[in-house]
Amino acid sequence: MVGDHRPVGVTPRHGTMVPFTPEEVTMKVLVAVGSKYGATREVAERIAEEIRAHGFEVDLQDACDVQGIHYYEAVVLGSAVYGGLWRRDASGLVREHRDELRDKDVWMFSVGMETVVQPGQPLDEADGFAEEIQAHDHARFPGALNWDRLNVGEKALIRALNPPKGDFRDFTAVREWASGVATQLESIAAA
Ligand SMILES: Cc1cc2nc3c(=O)[nH]c(=O)nc-3n(C[C@H](O)[C@H](O)[C@H](O)COP(=O)(O)O)c2cc1C
Repeated sequence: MVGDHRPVGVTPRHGTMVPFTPEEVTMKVLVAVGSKYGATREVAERIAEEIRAHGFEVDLQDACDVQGIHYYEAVVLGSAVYGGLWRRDASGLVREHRDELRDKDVWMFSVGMETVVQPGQPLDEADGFAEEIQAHDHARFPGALNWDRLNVGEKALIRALNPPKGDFRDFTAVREWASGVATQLESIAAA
């Protein structure tokens, strides 16, 4: 058909063969993450893997290592939550690149444990970020609490709450969310 260059190839998605265009496979996605003890970084790894499996070029970086975001068409930005705040490297990335982020397709995720939220603690600052940069979505995932690795100050802060310790991450939910992000990216790439 004249003027219709699809399909130029096929790529497996969701177990089926689906046509793709060159634009789809070259769209560059940054997954940037703020994590102190590694639980959130592993969540980010699963997100990056899932989006990559949909044919996108994905870079995964700690937020503190991100030099710039101009190279990327889309950004997935996440952080562990401590005292209602994102890790400083992740929130710093938002503050430093606020205007640029607003012009890109952005998804956000927070990893935390409701059981360690202090009574009366203000709402997560990341909700404000999501609004400011007009993120498509801000997902929340349960994290992990490895008591032995916490420092004295952290233990003192949350000891009275007597939170359940352990790994509460739901990687199935994480992958489902990331797959949804990838599906939206496919629509954007095809538009
Ligand atoms: C001192 C301390 C404060 C925390 N504050 C919050 C909080 O305000 N909200 C929340 O949802 N989770 C909170 N958490 C839970 C962490 O976000 C959770 O353990 C997360 O998985 C840590 O991720 P990381 O291993 O990537 O650093 C807190 C944990 C600690 C140790």
